[in-house]
Amino acid sequence: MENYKTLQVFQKFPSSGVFHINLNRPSQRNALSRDFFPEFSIAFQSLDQNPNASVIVLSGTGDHFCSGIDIKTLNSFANDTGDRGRSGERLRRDIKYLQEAITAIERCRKPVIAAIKGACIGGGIDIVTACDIRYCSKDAFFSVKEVDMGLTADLGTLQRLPGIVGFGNAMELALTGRRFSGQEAKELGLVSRVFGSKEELDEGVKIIAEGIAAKSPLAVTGTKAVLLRSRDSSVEQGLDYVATWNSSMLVSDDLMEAVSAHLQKRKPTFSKL
Ligand SMILES: CC/C=C\C=C\CC(=O)SCCNC(=O)CCNC(=O)[C@H](O)C(C)(C)COP(=O)(O)OP(=O)(O)OC[C@H]1O[C@@H](n2cnc3c(N)ncnc32)[C@H](O)[C@@H]1OP(=O)(O)O
Repeated sequence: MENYKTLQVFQKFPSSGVFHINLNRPSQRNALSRDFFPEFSIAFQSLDQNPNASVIVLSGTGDHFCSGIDIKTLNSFANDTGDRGRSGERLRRDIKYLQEAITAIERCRKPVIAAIKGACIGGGIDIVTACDIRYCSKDAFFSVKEVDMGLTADLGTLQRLPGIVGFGNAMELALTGRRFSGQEAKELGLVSRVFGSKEELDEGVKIIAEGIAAKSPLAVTGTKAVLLRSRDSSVEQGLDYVATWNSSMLVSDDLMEAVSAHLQKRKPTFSKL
């Protein structure tokens, strides 16, 4: 496993198929430093390629999920080359590089579950909206904070949040920057469930993650890929995509194993992807 400065990547229970990525700067409330972005990309690429990893749980060390971009690094984005056009072009590339790090979550074929406690602010929302499933504990609170920092959010929130909570709700949250609770996040559909405590969140997410990890890796990977593709295309294009996908991957050992297990009234066992 790589040595990271800003992350912890580990398995709590070897052989469960569940890997954990923790944002790991608790003294700074897991603020996203410059080092974070390349490390985050590498962590997801490496688990994508790791056959032992079936599901990834993304969380934060300490009491908070993420306090957003490291405010102390914000002035590093002002890179005056002396020419306004060149400075702008360089900054554009810089922003796209940061965007790619967040999109690494979607590029990873394995499902990613965000387990959110405490603060999930600014860049934290960019991250969780790229995740496949979101759960939080009762103490969690959220804010699309960029507008209060004089920023237009640019790492994915404005693109992904409307599809999750609806256009009007996304507009309201992003224009006001207001803090909202885990309960409201549930009502908006940003999280699927609110757990009563951090301990219950950890236990509940463990059970859900292990449940997904025990399913057919081909079916799980296909479901993520097809849903993401369908989100970004018309129904007709989505149906066409899944027909092509399944024409090459429907008939598999996993299908045969699932059918046999059903007939024999036993749990199926699938090989790794
Ligand atoms: C190109 C641009 C790309 C992306 C842009 C994204 C935009 C954003 O992310 S906007 C959001 C920015 N974040 C914030 O406004 C949140 C600021 N933090 C807080 O509100 C609070 O710290 C808290 C998360 C609610 C937690 O409160 P508490 O538990 O009371 O801790 P504190 O005493 O406030 O902080 C402890 C320690 O952490 C440092 N810190 C907290 N957040 C950040 C941050 N975002 N960046 C840098 N440092 C942060 C804080 O300064 C304290 O440090 P000390 O050295 O101990 O003083």
